[in-house]
Amino acid sequence: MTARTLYEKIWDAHVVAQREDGTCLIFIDRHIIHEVTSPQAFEALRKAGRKVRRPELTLAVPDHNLPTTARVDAAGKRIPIADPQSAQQLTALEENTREFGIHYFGATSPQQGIVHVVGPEQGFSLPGTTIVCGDSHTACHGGVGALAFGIGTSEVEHVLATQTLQLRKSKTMEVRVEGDLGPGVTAKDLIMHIVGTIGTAGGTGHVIEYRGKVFEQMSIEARLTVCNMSIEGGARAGLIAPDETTFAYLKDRPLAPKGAEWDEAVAYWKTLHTDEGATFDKSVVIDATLIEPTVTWGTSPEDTVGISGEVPDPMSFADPNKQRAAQASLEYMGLTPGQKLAEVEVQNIFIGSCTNSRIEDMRAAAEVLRGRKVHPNIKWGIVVPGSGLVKLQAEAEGLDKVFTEAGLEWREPGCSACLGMNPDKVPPGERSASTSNRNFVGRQGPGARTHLVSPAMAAAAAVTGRLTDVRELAREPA
Ligand SMILES: CC(C)[C@H](C(=O)O)[C@@H](O)C(=O)O
Ligand code: SF4
Repeated sequence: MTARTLYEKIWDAHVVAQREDGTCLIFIDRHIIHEVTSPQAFEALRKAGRKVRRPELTLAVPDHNLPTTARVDAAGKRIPIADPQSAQQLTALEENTREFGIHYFGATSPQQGIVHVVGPEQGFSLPGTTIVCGDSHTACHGGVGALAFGIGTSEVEHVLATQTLQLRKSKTMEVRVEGDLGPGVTAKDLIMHIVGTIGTAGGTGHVIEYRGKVFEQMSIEARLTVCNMSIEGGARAGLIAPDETTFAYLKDRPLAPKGAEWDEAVAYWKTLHTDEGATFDKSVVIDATLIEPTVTWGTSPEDTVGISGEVPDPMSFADPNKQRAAQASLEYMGLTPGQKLAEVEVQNIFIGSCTNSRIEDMRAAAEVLRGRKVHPNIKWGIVVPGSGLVKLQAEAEGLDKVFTEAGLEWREPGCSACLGMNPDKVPPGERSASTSNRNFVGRQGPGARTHLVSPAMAAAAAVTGRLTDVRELAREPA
């Protein structure tokens, strides 16, 4: 049998039908929905008098529009959502899931959280499955070895109605990382560096498989962070082969298989790796030892630089389009070429988003903040756990106290300041150190200036009031 890549194995296992032009019908194992991209899909089903084909394969959870302030009052009553459009979308999700019989974690459920945090956490996202969601960061679930990608609202409707999707096979791309990451350099720094290296179009038309010892040694949460930003590198999806770490992470999760089914699943999952001799359409090699804690300077996730670096001169780029884009970025960001990144002051801190809001992220930020205070430069800083369960775990470890004693706010789970769709916004002209994944113009609010960083780097910026190399704040071992 010919040697196949991990992507090809998962793809082949899901093809229901193939047309002569190469278009395929793919079976979808798991569908996750949130309030923003599902209402029209349900409306269309209702109009056509159709049902959801396999309701048990869809999981619904609100995250984008939900405010992250208290959701119930002292008497335990639900606090209404002020923004009428958000309130309407949230009610629609609640009603649609009830009407169509879909499992729903509501706003006050401890299982509520960001779709991409909830899926793996519940064991809904499994190795070798196809997972879709009307959301571009669905690639995140590739961290457990799932083929996961974002789809549009009309495709959400198609999946609800048929549990299949019409697709063309992607090309394969390998991002091979060699060597080890240095101290203070995290999965977030690595993926930002990768996106900076390949560019936002580097993965276009491809599914990336991340390969190398670095990934084998990574926790699942770190792998989720890496795969999450595959879309910022233009890829359709990102994958890391499942291994013993994956199985240990998933075992006994509420929606993971149990008993004999578990054993059978693991036996299958063990076959899910790229075969010796399989070839990729594209291959990129990254030297991990060269990566510093990384920050962005511009308005594209590819605008990355090590923290010891400087804001680049737009003219230093060979491509005239990139020169113009960099020029516009620097104007928007209020930065000048040659400026040291470590001298850039920030006023806002956001620790959260589907990239960095799991318990290990909370711990990494708390580690830096423990016993320290937020700098007077910081006007607003929030820590937003990715799910109610992350929140409970963090509180059990006393991390919430570390954050609040330092001077940051501790919030309810949701997308929050990752994008300006809810009340959490960075004010115009102000700068944030943010653990999210996009630094687009206006992403965190109109006129907001975003610098993407890791949780430890966001915590370091909170302490010093400027972008800071977290390694300078490293403590002596106790
Ligand atoms: C609102 C939603 C459709 C959007 C996405 O697709 O990614 C959001 O999650 C984002 O991160 O920009
Ligand atoms: S946290 Fe941000 S990136 Fe992730 S799904 Fe929500 S809005 Fe999109």
